[in-house]
Amino acid sequence: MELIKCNNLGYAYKENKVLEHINFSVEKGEVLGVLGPNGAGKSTLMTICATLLKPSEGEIVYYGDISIDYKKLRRKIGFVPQEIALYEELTPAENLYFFGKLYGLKRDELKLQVAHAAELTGIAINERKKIKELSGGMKRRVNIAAAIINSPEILIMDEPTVGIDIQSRREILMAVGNMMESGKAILYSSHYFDEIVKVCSKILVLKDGKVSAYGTSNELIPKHVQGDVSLEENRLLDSFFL
Ligand SMILES: Nc1ncnc2c1ncn2[C@@H]1O[C@H](COP(=O)(O)OP(=O)(O)OP(=O)(O)O)[C@@H](O)[C@H]1O
Repeated sequence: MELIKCNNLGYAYKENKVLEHINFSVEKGEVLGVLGPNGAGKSTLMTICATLLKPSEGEIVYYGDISIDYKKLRRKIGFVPQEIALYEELTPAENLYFFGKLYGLKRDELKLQVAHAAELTGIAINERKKIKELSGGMKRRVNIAAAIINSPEILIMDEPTVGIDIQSRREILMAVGNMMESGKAILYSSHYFDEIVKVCSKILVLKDGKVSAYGTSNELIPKHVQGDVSLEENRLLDSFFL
């Protein structure tokens, strides 16, 4: 089932058109990688998909239902923004409990969900440091854990690995793989080609706000580089796509 279907979507900041004629769909258990250089329109598209901006043209249909109740829909969507959206003075666990409570989780379920989100993202739940004392990579992992605290069916991740250490990057990519297997529909934006190759089942390449390629990973990525993209190949493929 298509959890998100984007039909001929366009967006303009005042007179400045930054997205045009965008079409794609994401089903349960699929990860759509949105690939593009800086300024291509990835964040704008992710924010629209998370229902935080309204398209200027076209539409997004969720769950095949054009008259879906947005209040209910928003509870099914987890959004990982590019900026860290956490309380700096609290520990990771305190942040997760806080966001879980916001979603109305209580007692055993809250405890279970916090433990699950922490495990999936590789966070030590007994970490005593405050968010402001953690590395950039750990902050990003907690940012993701907070977005999945309510077990959303649709997860939208806007460049979740920008500027972080290799270990955190690996943990995040593993978490995305596990969440895909558990049946979530995931939108994952990045400007790293190798990440998209590793975790995405479908790819949408954006260039200057337009789709320059869209298809399954098998269709778009040469067989010999699937699952093993060295830095050199990465550079070559970047130039090929972008
Ligand atoms: N709030 C805003 N107001 C006006 N223009 C904006 C705003 N946000 C983004 N833009 C413009 O929209 C275009 C697309 O930006 P967007 O942030 O969506 O791209 P991106 O692919 O996510 O880039 P990056 O990888 O740098 O985050 C850019 O030209 C940007 O300058």
